[in-house]
This record gives sequence, C-alpha cells and structure tokens, in this order.
Amino acid sequence: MAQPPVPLQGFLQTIWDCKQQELFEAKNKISYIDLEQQLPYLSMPLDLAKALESHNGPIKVIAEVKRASPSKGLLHGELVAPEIARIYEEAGASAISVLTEEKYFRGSLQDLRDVRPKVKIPLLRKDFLSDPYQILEARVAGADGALLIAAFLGPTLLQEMIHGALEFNIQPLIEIHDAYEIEWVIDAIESNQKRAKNWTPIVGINARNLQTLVVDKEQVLQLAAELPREAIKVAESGLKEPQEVFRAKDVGFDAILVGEALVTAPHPGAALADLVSLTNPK
Ligand SMILES: O=C(O)c1ccccc1NCC(=O)[C@H](O)[C@H](O)COP(=O)(O)O
Repeated sequence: MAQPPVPLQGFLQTIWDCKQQELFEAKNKISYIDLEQQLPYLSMPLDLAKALESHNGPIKVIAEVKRASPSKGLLHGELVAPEIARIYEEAGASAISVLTEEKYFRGSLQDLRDVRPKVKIPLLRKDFLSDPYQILEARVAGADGALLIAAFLGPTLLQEMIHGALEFNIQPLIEIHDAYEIEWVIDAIESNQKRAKNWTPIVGINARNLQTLVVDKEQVLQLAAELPREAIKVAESGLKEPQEVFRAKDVGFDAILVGEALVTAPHPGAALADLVSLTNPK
C-alpha cells in the first residue's frame, strides 16, 4: 500500500491507513477502466464555484450531510441522506457536502448516489482522497466537487489531484488550515491555471486541525486575507453563532461549510434558513 507523501500524525495517519485499505478493496471490485467507461453516459457536473461565489453579497452556505465525526462520535445516527439533502435545498443551501467516509463519519458513496437525483444544487464529495480513482468514483456517484486536503496530500500530490479533478470536470475544494499550506495552494493554483484557463479555484480554511482535531476559529479569520484574491473562500468547521457568520463575511469569505450545527438541530431546515438569512437583508 502507498505510504503518505508527507509525514502525517494523529488522526490523519490513522485515516490514511484506513483509506488505503478501502481504496485497495474498491479497485478490486471495480477497476479504473470500468469506472471510466461510465463517463460518456454522465451529465456535465454543476458549477460549484458559481454556486458559492458571493460577489460581496450574502454569504453562501454549504450544508453537510454528517452522521458522526471522529471528534464528537455519533451526531445523528438515523439521518437519511436524501431526506436531509432535500431539506437543505429547500432551506436555501447553495451546495451540499456529503461525507462519504465510512468508518469515522458513517457516510458512504451510496449516500452521494442517493442524494444526486433528489436535489438540483451542486454536491461535494467530502472524504480523505489521495488517488485519482477516488475522484472518478466521486464523478460517477454524482459529485460536482471533491474535497482535497493539503495537509493530507502534501504539495506534489495536491497539484496532481487538482489536475486529476479538473480533467474529470470535478471542481476541487482545496482545504488548508495554516499559513504554511497557503504556499502549497498558491503553487498548485498557478500550475493548474496554466492548464485550465477558466478555472476559478475554491479554497477552504478549516478551523479544525486534522492531526489534533483542535478547533481554532480565530486563525481562520486571520488567514482569510492571505488567500489568493481570485479564489472563492470557504470557512469550515465549528460555525454556529450569528456573530461568527458575520465575521466570516466581514473578512471576505464567500461561503461557510456547516455540519454539526445543522444535523444536531431539532429542525435542521429552520437552523439552516436562519444561517442563510443572517447576511441576506431581504
Ligand atoms: O468533524 C470532525 O470531527 C473531523 C475530524 C477529523 C477530520 C475532519 C473532520 N471533519 C470534517 C470537516 O471538515 C467538517 O465536517 C466540516 O468542516 C463541518 O464542520 P462542523 O460544522 O464543525 O461539523
């Protein structure tokens, strides 16, 4: 099995090993070539970047389908992915993130397949991806975008995975969590923009350090100014309070990604509608 391209610690090392095993099994079940043969029968993905661009207007919300998490355990064990996805769309989500990781988040690619025909907004495959095969899997399952985590991939594999995603018309949400990783992202964007001229990069700053699982929301706000100007900016993790959403908008984020606060709310649709309307004066 492949070794991580950069030294990993804590949760990221654990999940690397787990995903390598899963990848090995998936490739044995269905080959890359068999997946690729399905491409001509798929419709073009929806434009995730366009859906998230705020143009300095109201902040957009990516609502997450999340049953469990490594940091909190079970959040909503009975959650039915296509049902909550419909609720999210009706409540004003601009896109939906579907966690497909099985062991720690209790998600699946089947969730993505089930959600796709039920909503008309873009879908993001949220997982720990390190092989173009998984991007192809995402595309075939109906995703429009895929999360690529800089800390998990390191600079070289990050560039290659972005390239792979763009080849399949999947828009990457490139996730960083510190200033060091911003350099990798800038390099990856520059090298891929030479190949994909009309590509609008989407960059997420995750408040959660994925090695330690510690959440630092202040750091996210400070890092926003360091991101490339042309990038669509997404603030991720731990967001719940109106004040946090206003501050995210003030420092230039286009969108926020919210999971736990929605799936644990008594009425996820109402909780999402509140978040969506906060920065929307209408
Ligand atoms: O949520 C976790 O505990 C977690 C642990 C390790 C790696 C990733 C993790 N979460 C993935 C995410 O990025 C979040 O699901 C997403 O940003 C939404 O966050 P939240 O609103 O705090 O559920």
